[in-house]
Amino acid sequence: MLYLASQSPRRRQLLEQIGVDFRTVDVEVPEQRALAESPREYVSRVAREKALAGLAALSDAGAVVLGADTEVVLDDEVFGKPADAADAAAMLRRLSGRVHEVISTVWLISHKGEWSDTSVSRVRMPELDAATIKAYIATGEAFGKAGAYAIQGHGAKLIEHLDGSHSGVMGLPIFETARLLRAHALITA
Ligand SMILES: Cc1cn([C@H]2C[C@H](O)[C@@H](COP(=O)(O)OP(=O)(O)OP(=O)(O)O)O2)c(=O)[nH]c1=O
Repeated sequence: MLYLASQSPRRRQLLEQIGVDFRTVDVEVPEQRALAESPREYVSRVAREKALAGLAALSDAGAVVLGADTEVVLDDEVFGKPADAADAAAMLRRLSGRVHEVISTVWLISHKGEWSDTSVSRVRMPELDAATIKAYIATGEAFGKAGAYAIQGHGAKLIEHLDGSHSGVMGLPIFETARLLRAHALITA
């Protein structure tokens, strides 16, 4: 049985989108980048820890657990979920007029082995003035999202160009996830 180790409604929705049969398992993993860790190493470690925590929480010997993590990266700095409105505004001011990366890593872990894949997208935002940032934060959707925006919502208005994976930015890169699931016979096509 496939389990998604996530509380994120987006990840559930993206996995449902490709018709995969799965259950969810709740995990709580601290998200704190270590000093020596590159952004990619950090995202991968957190995604792997989520999958491992999911596997440890299950008593199903045949469980295969999918864990994912998504972070926004600008100038080697990782932007996670904003703590409050001031933090969200500060993130959007930094992202304004710049190109940033969105890194999404997925791990598939069972008692037989572990496999992963990563999607890196480049996202360009136009110059955002204070009124635009204020209005966006008032939509409420900045909270709980890495980098304080949601490509799947009003945040799409803030994206001038995307070079990469829309589903990856949303939290679960469908192409890479499907390829992993297929390689391990969890889906057939
Ligand atoms: C950039 C961006 C991020 N996000 C979301 C995806 C992730 O849910 C979230 C980043 O936080 P994550 O720590 O990757 O995930 P999560 O805490 O929401 O869920 P869980 O750990 O239980 O799996 O930001 C969007 O929904 N849209 C976007 O455009």
